[in-house]
Amino acid sequence: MFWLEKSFTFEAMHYLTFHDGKCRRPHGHSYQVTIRLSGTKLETQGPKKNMLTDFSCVSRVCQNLKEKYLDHYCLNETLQTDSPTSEFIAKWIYEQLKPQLPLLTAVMVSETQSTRVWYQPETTFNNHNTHNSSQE
Ligand SMILES: Nc1nc2c(c(=O)[nH]1)N=C([C@H](O)[C@H](O)COP(=O)(O)OP(=O)(O)OP(=O)(O)O)CN2
Ligand SMILES: [Zn+2]
Repeated sequence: MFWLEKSFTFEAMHYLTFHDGKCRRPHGHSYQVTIRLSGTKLETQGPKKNMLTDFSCVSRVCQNLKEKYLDHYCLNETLQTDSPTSEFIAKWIYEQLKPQLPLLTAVMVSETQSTRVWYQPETTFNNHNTHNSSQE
């Protein structure tokens, strides 16, 4: 099994409307995101030979999402929720990226140096890519 991970960062503001502490006030984070693709089969020929997926393709897809909804936005507005927690953001990113990255299995979101949330849907627990040709 191969796990391919790609990370990116973005700056954004948010507020947790119903939080019982300071997080209900508008504030910002330098978010760190890591996405994970999983599979057993590598490409056997062409420009992606011996790759699960080209990092450049993953990067392009993440960059589009970042520019359109995440970087320097108010996440309550762009993600259309009153509580954009790390959990919510991780699941949202997963659902946005999955159609373009079929091997995507998990997304991690970190708001601060000491906090991280991973989202992985149960449906991917036994995910094995079968579309690439041979080589495990
Ligand atoms: N399960 C979650 N809990 C909290 C989330 C979240 O997304 N998921 N988010 C927040 C706030 O957004 C807050 O900005 C981050 O909280 P916290 O770690 O408490 O921030 P601090 O850097 O101030 O950490 P301290 O350890 O208190 O210094 C809250 N909870
Ligand atoms: Zn916060």
